[in-house]
Amino acid sequence: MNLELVTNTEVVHKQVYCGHPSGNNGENEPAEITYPTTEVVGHGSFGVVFTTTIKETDEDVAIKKVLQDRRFKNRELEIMKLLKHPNIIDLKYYFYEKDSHGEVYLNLILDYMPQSLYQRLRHFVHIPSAMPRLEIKCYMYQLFKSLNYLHNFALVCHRDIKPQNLLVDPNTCALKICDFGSAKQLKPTEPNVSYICSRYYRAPELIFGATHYSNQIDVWSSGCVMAELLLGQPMFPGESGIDQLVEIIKILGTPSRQEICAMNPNYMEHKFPQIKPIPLSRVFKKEDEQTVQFLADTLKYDPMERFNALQCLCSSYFDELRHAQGQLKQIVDSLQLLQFEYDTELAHLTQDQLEAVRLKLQPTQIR
Ligand SMILES: Nc1ncnc2c1ncn2[C@@H]1O[C@H](COP(=O)(O)OP(=O)(O)OP(=O)(O)O)[C@@H](O)[C@H]1O
Repeated sequence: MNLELVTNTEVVHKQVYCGHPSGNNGENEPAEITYPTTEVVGHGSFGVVFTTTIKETDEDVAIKKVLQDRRFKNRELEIMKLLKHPNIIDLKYYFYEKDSHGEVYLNLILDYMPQSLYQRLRHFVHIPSAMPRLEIKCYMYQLFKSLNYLHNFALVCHRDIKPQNLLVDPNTCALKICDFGSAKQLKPTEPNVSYICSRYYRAPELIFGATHYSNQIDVWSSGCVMAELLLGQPMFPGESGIDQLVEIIKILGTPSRQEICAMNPNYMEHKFPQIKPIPLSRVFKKEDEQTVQFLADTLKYDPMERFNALQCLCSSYFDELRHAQGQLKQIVDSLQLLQFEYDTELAHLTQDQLEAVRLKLQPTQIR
């Protein structure tokens, strides 16, 4: 994404729809808003994003404008209408507009966040210094909180988790996932494309060509993001689709026959040079045992062995947040990290699981 400054300060009035249906009829109510067409714009592969302030509410927003194919519903819009979580960019409004050639554009009006995690990491690499370990922990916790909601309540797989799609506010340590342009509700019986997700973050089952993969691909990508924040550079910087697998094998070793089968039971070619794994404690020499163990739990070949989002939240890697004191406690409280909404975050658990999870996730709130 290239950033450039727009100098035009015209004010526009728009008839829009609210981002979420109100009432029982499932309809998105119309509304009227006014905003100046100013500020910074960015170019993504699917359209442009610019930021402005809605006059009526004084809210800072980002407007993502994408070309709308009239033949199809826009999946990003349909998914964003469903999502409401503190760690997911909220769809406030949307509207359509036509250009002079008759092309239709969809505009998504979203919560504004000051920067991406990619930009935040570049800031530290440039200084040069390491990103503070507690800041990384706060971001990773919020990432897994949003994935737990996405995977277990909305039943949506993001399919493009990467630092560019994680927006942060370094002043508060808040993180929100954005860009649902690749997201999909995966159905166990239906195949999905395996050429999805940005290369460095692509789960090995996708590289093995699986079409019946699960939400666990987002956990792999998240493990890669965390590794990158710790290392200051991508952990598996593959130069091509197949080289991506080579980069993974160089560290995790050659997957066993059983692991290949768990990634893609239809994969026929089982001849790989036998490479021994490098212990992650050697790759992450300066990190403590809990951090290294957490990375090992998220970067597993077998998607079923890999921790799911809720198991990640329960990891002892995050205990420091649960037992925080002083300034860290203020951050934990203001971001409401230990608050879980039963209906949208825990309702998929059995009673026994719920008790165990609550004991782990909310140790200070249960007497
Ligand atoms: N809500 C937001 N607040 C601030 N910046 C945003 C917001 N949404 C998007 N951006 C910026 O615009 C960039 C592109 O947004 P997004 O990823 O949704 O578009 P895209 O066209 O799918 O881009 P890409 O080709 O990079 O995938 C983000 O990486 C971020 O820098």
